[in-house]
Amino acid sequence: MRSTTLCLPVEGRPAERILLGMKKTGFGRGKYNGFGGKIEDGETPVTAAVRELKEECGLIVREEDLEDMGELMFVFPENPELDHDVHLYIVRSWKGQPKETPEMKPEWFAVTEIPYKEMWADDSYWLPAVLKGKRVKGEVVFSADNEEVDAITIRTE
Ligand SMILES: Nc1nc2c([nH]c(=O)n2[C@H]2C[C@H](O)[C@@H](COP(=O)(O)OP(=O)(O)OP(=O)(O)O)O2)c(=O)[nH]1
Repeated sequence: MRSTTLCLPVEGRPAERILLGMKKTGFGRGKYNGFGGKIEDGETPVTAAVRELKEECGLIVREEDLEDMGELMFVFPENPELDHDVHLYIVRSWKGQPKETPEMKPEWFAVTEIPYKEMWADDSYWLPAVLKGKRVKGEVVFSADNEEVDAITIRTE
């Protein structure tokens, strides 16, 4: 099973604005999301998160600036080869300006105006808690279309 990262740049504590990217290619194309991807051989979740954030939107962060917000497991019963987990991070400090890359077009949103309808269906269950500073652990089971959520269990810490 593969492991991935997802990094959410935010401004403010509590969070006031979040940087999301419109994914232009690959898994999740056409959805707004945070920035991340597969953890490569030899990487830790943190080193992968730093690399993916830079690759996908140009922001440069130090490992110590990543706030560990927990872990989610995504299960696709109809396509088990898609099963994966994601390590979630918030980052509030970085160098550089967000820029469009071949993978993502970044855009700032007020936390009151997050475009959940254009995001993965599970995000509205856990992202509000993460933005309030809670760590989450859980599992999301997708239905046969690999889009809708069939079952979801989220624990907050
Ligand atoms: N917000 C949110 N993000 C998700 C969900 N499912 C899911 O894979 N992601 C994130 C985790 C990863 O950051 C990304 C998928 O990673 P990936 O490695 O398959 O994507 P990729 O095509 O960009 O591949 P890569 O070359 O960058 O590694 O999408 C979800 O349900 N909600």
